[in-house]
Amino acid sequence: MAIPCPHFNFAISEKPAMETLSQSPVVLVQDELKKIAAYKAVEMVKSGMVIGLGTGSTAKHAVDRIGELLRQGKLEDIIGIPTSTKTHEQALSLGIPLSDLDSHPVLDIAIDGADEVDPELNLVKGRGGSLLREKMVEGVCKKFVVIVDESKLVKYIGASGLAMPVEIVPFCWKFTAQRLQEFFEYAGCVAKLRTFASSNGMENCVLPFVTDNGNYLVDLYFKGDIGDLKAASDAILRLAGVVEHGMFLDMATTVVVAGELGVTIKNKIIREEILSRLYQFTIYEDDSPQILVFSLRKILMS
Ligand SMILES: O=C(CO)[C@H](O)[C@H](O)COP(=O)(O)O
Repeated sequence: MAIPCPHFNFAISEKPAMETLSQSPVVLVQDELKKIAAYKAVEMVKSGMVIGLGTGSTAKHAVDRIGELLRQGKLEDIIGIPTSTKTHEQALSLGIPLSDLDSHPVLDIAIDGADEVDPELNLVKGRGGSLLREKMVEGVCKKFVVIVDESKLVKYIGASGLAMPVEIVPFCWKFTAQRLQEFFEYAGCVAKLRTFASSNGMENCVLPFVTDNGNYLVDLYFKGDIGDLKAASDAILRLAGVVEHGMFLDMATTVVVAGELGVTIKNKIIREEILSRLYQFTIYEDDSPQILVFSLRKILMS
């Protein structure tokens, strides 16, 4: 009798892509790795697709590449949904036809960078300031491809010690920032309003960073592990004054990682997909563990 799969919620299949970069003694700088990851991801874009266009220095390479392929006639009939005003301007300048979620509520694919990627492909995003639109767009795509250089891989969310951004309304921002910091006290959290230095020629001042949506960002810095991510996410979103946070949990379907040793593609296979693939194999109740492991491996590598 064929039996269903054990209780997997997801699995990560990892395969090195064809290219191996390590043969050459040349040390690739971070931006070159970002470009390699971006170009690899754009290979997954096909004519006729509606594409979420990410924001940031890595996503910029992907948008440039899509524009280039469009110009060369290698891609046709695509529609881009930008995740920020900056990407909107870039895509317009490249002649990429654009639309929005009102007209295209479901996307075929989205390609975007990330600030952190954990082993389960959860992400921190938003150090570039566009997390809300990114989450709206990337939450409705059939395939969400994340492109990073290997420096973005972390053991757990927050482990880089760098910012985990939360978009908040400007009204009483100190109050909201304080509540966020208190909530994560157990992880040694420090909450800081994101600011930038401005000068009008006469004097220099420090102003709050304002998102495309007219909101502020509070960056959370953790000293330790915040633990249950889903619980943390729910708690943040329950605070009145919070608009959205930069943890993208269970959203990435593929992560393309470019490193000194080559490109690795990590795929998140959801439970239903594993089950449907398992049914392609006939597994018997008295199969040995070795046979089960062998079958599972084949599924995850396929
Ligand atoms: O989330 C983002 C912007 O809101 C970016 O994707 C993220 O900050 C990564 O940026 P970069 O590719 O420049 O390293």
